[in-house]
Amino acid sequence: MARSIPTSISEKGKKTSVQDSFKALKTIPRFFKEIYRSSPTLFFINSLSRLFNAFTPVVILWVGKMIIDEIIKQVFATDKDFTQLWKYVLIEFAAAILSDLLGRVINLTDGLLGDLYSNASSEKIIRKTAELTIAQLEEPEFYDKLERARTQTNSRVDLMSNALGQAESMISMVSLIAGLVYFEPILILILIVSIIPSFINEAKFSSTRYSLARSWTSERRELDYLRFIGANNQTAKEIKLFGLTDFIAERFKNLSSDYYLINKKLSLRQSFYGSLFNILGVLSYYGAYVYIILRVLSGGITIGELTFLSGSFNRLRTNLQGFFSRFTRISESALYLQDYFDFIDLKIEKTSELKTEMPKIIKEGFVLNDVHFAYPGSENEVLKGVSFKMKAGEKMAFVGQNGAGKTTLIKLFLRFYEPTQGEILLDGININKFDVDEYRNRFGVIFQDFFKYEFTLRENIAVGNIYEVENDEVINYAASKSLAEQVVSEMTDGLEQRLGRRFYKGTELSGGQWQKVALARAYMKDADIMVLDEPTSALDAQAEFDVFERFIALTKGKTSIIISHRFSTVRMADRILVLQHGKVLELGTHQDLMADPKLYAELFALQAAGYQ
Ligand SMILES: Nc1ncnc2c1ncn2[C@@H]1O[C@H](COP(=O)(O)OP(=O)(O)OP(=O)(O)O)[C@@H](O)[C@H]1O
Repeated sequence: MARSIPTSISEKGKKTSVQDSFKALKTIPRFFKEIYRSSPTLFFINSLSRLFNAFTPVVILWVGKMIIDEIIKQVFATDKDFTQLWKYVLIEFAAAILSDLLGRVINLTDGLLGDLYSNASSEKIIRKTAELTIAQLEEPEFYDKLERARTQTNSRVDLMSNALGQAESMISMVSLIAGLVYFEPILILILIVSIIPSFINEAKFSSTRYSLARSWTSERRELDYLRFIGANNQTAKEIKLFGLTDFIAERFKNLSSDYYLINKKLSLRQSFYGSLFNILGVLSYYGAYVYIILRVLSGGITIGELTFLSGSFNRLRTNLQGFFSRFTRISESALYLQDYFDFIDLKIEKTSELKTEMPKIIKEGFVLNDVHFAYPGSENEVLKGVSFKMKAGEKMAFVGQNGAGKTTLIKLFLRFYEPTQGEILLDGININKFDVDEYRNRFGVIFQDFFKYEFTLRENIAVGNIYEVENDEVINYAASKSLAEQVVSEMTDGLEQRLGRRFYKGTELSGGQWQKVALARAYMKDADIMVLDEPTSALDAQAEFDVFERFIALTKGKTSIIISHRFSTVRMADRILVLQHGKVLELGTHQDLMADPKLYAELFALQAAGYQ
């Protein structure tokens, strides 16, 4: 199906105005504060160097004027003395060397500060993302915000050197202006008149460019995604096998060329108007130049002053142009900065202000009262009035066909989402009353879509309780319970083996090996409640049997939930909950359910028949 793609900014939401760009500038002080915090020493060295460097142009021009006037004086003098002349040459030489040195210090400290700041802001984004709820992260609007905050790191580094450069340029211009005002104040007027239209033009285009980039955030996200699936080793197998390259490349080409065309149109217009206004600037320079020449010819100023004035005027013009274009770049980047701060300042949903203490030992267990749930942004109720009790120490299995709502129920237990209606109680207290970290800390969990971290084997197990990453005893214990110890023994580097093929010396594991490693995470702490969501789907029959034998022995007296489509596993549970279309269809022991010819008995018989 053809995809409708927005071809203009106005077609896609709000357009950013020049005023918005100016408003965004108020984020700059906070930005400077953050840069300063990255390294006060570097910031201080950078600022001081820029301050000194700001005066070097006027000093060099002034000394140049003195040299020319001195040469002319000496040419016509009868009694020649060049001491003063050589002194001026020496001063100009020293100023040129100093300017070069300061320039290098500025570049160096800009780079270092930029790196530090960008690292610190990336870390902040990682930490902030962790604070957001799963529901927030799944909303496309949040995802776009995160994308803008994440991808504009370079723009923030540019903004830093531009903003610092702007301060330097301002000081430099004040010193040059002082010289012009002293000799010919009218030149300032010519200068300002010639530069203002160019500035307005730049400001207008920069806000339009930002609007464009912003309104295309989701498409750029899709482009990134296509780039990722089209060129990485995880998808390579399917892409080759199904011959998807053309499909993905075409999709990328269509989307990217739309963005390119609309960007190109804007760049051409910007370039056309920019050149037009620039001609105005050149005209003004030559107008001023002619004026200065006339002043010299009429004897109003010396030749040295001519070089000083024309030099100052030219420099000021370039400085002013730089100042204005930097200003528009700054206000454009400030809009992105605003996105970054907006993301960092996102309000975290607080479920309950007053936290109830978690019971030290779970006495009664969980009670679900008429729990309904629809995913945020979806009308479709995934759970439709689920009620049941799970006693402390009970082992329950959740069974049901694909999409019945088993994993969703687990997500509610773990408080990734809140029920849209109804409640989940633990020992009589609504689970949303507990501190969420303290509450989740009592669970040992493995999800069916567990993540394969391309870290070491040790770290992959320790993510279940990262504080114990160096504790060999705990890690080996967890590995032995999940059969991951077999995987460890097969690796040349043992626990220190890097997993995945992304990094040097990494090894890829088989699906079952990965599952054993992920399962070990659930054993990394002495959790009160174990949740295993299809923990053995990739294991061979013997491994599955061993894993469950160990699990049953280990979780004696512990509350646990297992989701599995394998009935040989499920039947080991104390009670089985059968979900169908988000409702409890059956609940009871294996024997109870087998005695009642409903879904469970039917599915069990179907699977058993398959083994005969
Ligand atoms: N993050 C989500 N946002 C919106 N809908 C979702 C989300 N996750 C799951 N769903 C929907 O919720 C329904 C129940 O999904 P759930 O993962 O709970 O099923 P399940 O019983 O665990 O299935 P399976 O046996 O296939 O793992 C499905 O219709 C699915 O499309």
